[in-house]
Amino acid sequence: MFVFAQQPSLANQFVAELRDVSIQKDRLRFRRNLERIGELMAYEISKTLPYNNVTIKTPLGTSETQLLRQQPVLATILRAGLPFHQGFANYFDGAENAFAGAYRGYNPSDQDEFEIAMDYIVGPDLSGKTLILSDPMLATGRSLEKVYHALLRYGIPAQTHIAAVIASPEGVRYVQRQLPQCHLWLGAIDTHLNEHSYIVPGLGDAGDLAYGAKV
Ligand SMILES: O=P(O)(O)OC[C@H]1O[C@H](OP(=O)(O)OP(=O)(O)O)[C@H](O)[C@@H]1O
Ligand SMILES: O=c1cc[nH]c(=O)[nH]1
Ligand SMILES: [Mg+2]
Repeated sequence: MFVFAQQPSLANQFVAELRDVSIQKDRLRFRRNLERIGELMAYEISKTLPYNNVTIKTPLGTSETQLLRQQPVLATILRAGLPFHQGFANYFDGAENAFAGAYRGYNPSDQDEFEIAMDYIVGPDLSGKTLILSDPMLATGRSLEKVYHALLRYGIPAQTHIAAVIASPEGVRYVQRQLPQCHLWLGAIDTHLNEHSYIVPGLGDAGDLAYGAKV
């Protein structure tokens, strides 16, 4: 498991701005910070992927280097996943992409009870590929688990990386138990979930902060 908060990194500045009540209301900056963390995480993950030795022809000669053997498939969960996903797409610029629409469907008689509703999913063939599934918030872990299993209809990836900006300890344990084959990449692990299954201290509602409150 990789966690930005456990080492000195510029990423921690961007996570701090996402959390800060005096900064996070600037939607453009909130989305851009998610994107910037996605870019830095893409770079960290890129160090673990397979590469080929190649020769590049320059105007003055040749240069030996290593290039990524195969672009990953980038998957994310609407809404809050979109700006974070864009950061990955900026760096893995030839990647194929998958999207799922998932959200908490609350029980009308108990606003703390919810099921993860998923009414949209689309993706390319995943067989034998590297899958990077991103969502900024890993709270209970149920959204990521549901979407990961739904994505398997497109084939079994060779390896899967799950990327989140802020996680709860409960969510990390849940994902490690339910999806032990997946590698976890996190910005920070916070202290706990509250009674509404929100991460504390967290940042609030990532989807609303990025795109506005929904009715
Ligand atoms: O780990 P979990 O308990 O499943 O919670 C995390 C989910 O909650 C948020 O989405 P939300 O349902 O708020 O939808 P939104 O992005 O449309 O706001 C977040 O982006 C995750 O998808
Ligand atoms: O803390 C949380 C939990 C779920 N979704 C969010 O946006 N924030
Ligand atoms: Mg939300």
